[in-house]
Amino acid sequence: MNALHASAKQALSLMDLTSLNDTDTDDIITALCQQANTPAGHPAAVCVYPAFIATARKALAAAGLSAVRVATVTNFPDGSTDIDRAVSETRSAIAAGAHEVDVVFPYRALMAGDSDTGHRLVAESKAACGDSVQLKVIIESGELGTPELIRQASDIAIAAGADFIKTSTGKVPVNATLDAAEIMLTAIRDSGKDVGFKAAGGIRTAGDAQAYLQLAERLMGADWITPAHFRFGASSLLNDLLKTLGHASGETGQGGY
Ligand SMILES: O=C[C@H](O)COP(=O)(O)O
Repeated sequence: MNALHASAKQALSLMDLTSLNDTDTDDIITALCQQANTPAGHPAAVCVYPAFIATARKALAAAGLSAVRVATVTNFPDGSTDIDRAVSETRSAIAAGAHEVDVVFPYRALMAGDSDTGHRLVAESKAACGDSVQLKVIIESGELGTPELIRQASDIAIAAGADFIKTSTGKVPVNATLDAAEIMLTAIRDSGKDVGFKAAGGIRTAGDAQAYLQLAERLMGADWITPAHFRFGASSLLNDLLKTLGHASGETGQGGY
């Protein structure tokens, strides 16, 4: 197995197979869940809008993929400062059956000098999740822009109880970058806490994924890189991974969303 092949296989197992489009329908999400059943194994999770949590749970069960977790998004994609909204969306998502909640950090407030709202929003969202639901905090690194703000948002999210910190919504001009990933992974390492990292937005090829895996291995060690600690959020990575692994491109029918 060459190195790219090994990375592709690993990346598939670490992927949150994502569809977060305004045009999503039950049929589209059912098809997404069917695509999770690949000849090279299955992703860690699917990530869908709250309206499709029940659809995803049902479609995954029907495909024999109950091990694939269902993630959703809250306070998305704007990262408002409305803590009650973030908490109530999180509670509703859990009631609908989400295993994981990706909440957008109020990054604009942090950029304006308000670090307290972000801390409270994460802490209260995590309290709503309890121990059984994982909270991933999207810091929107491409909008934060500077290394200092990316580090500060990471530190706040970790201190407030995030289970993962995640780069991006995928809805802004700059999404995951290796530079942001390095800052965020370093914040996790420095915290000494059991917190994971999710690179999301714009990751489309096995080569892209490999670069993040190499970075994580250098900073955290190879053993750290499991679905409990590392995810790729991606809507159009699966085909290239399967192609790299020797399965015909388009076999999943994925693409176009
Ligand atoms: O959380 C995942 C992102 O929304 C996916 O972004 P992408 O469509 O660029 O892969």
